[in-house]
Amino acid sequence: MANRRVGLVGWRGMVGSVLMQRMREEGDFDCIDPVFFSTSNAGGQAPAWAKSSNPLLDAHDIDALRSCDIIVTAQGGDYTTAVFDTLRATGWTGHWIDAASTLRMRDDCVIILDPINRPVIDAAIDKGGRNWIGGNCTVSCMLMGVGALFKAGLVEWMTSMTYQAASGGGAQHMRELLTQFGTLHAEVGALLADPASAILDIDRGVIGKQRSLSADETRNFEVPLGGSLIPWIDKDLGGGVSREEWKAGAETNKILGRGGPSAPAIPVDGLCVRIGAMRCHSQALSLKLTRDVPLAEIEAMIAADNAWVKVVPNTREASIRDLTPVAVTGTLTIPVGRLRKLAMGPQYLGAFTVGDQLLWGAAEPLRRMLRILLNA
Ligand SMILES: NC(=O)C1=CN([C@@H]2O[C@H](COP(=O)(O)OP(=O)(O)OC[C@H]3O[C@@H](n4cnc5c(N)ncnc54)[C@H](OP(=O)(O)O)[C@@H]3O)[C@@H](O)[C@H]2O)C=CC1
Ligand SMILES: N[C@@H](CC(=O)OP(=O)(O)O)C(=O)O
Repeated sequence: MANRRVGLVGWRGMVGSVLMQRMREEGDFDCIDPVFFSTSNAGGQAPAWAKSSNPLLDAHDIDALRSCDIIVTAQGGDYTTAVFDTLRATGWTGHWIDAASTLRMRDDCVIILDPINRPVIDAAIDKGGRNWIGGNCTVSCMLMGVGALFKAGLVEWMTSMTYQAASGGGAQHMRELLTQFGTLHAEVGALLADPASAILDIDRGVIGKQRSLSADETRNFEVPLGGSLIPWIDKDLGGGVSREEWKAGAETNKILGRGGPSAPAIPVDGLCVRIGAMRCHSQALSLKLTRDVPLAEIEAMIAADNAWVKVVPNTREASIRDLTPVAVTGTLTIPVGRLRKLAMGPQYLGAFTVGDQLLWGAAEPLRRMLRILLNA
């Protein structure tokens, strides 16, 4: 059978670049006829590494999009909003694979995370499903870590307190964070270099600078993040809930195929916080289990769930070495550690997990879905 024509939109963005890198590593381009699109440079050159010598096509050209069997987009929600319904309205029946949140909760869309919800995906394929949307990064990374407990029906409810990296906001946010760190260091560099200087003088210098950062230096995050944190991510949904927090419950249950009468939704909620990490989201989880299960059994279940999760022994040494953004960045490993029963009782479990939000949090579920469709 001839390779399928796969349109790639958003391939040069941050998520798209990680996606291209993973597709190249896994030989995905050997199985497709790639067609590269652009929203800004139609007629330009496809990436140098691509076997395609065709010029970039206009990502808003509906006829050009219609010529694809499958479209994979990491271009963002505005692009999806601008194009998706129009494209479908023309009768296009190809597969749409998308990193943006825009379509996630629509009934005709599946949130894809195949190591966790392959049965949901397969059932949708059997029913003629065509819309495959990557989940929110914290939700996907969390489920890759503790999905086993949900699958086993062991979760009565869960709280997720997040420590989310700058990359969640985009490339400019990562730059801004680093620029702020540099500015703060420069402010007190001379004092730092002098071992005899007083730490409270350094502290005073830092807070003074943080509070007087220019609008330019806080353009993306709006407030200082370097040396601080921001306890709100995404829009205000009212009632004191951020959209990022709402996604935790809504998307987790949709991924698991729950929320209907036969499988009621499991309450999942918590507070989402931006911290000064680069591209790994971390989460402190508290779970109420449906029954008391020995810790060793819990650890074994988590470890056996998928090829990427790794249980980190709940020791100081292992935790500070293996359970951090620095340890995880650029890898597909999802460490889960700090596993212990909480003081509230034997049904209460604490855990901490970290995931690269550009890999399992964004790009990897998309390329795996593409492979599933190519093999179907
Ligand atoms: N950032 C994240 O953590 C996550 C993002 N997502 C989704 O993915 C979408 C894309 O996010 P992200 O990759 O961060 O967005 P980027 O801003 O990095 O890229 C989006 C698009 O911007 C255009 N662009 C303009 N200038 C540049 C430049 N200098 N370098 C590269 N691209 C440029 C490109 O389009 P063109 O080539 O057409 O000009 C590119 O495809 C998000 O909107 C979101 O919906 C999902 C999960 C996590
Ligand atoms: N909102 C996430 C990143 C993201 O793009 O999420 P979503 O795909 O759900 O919009 C963050 O800021 O960390």
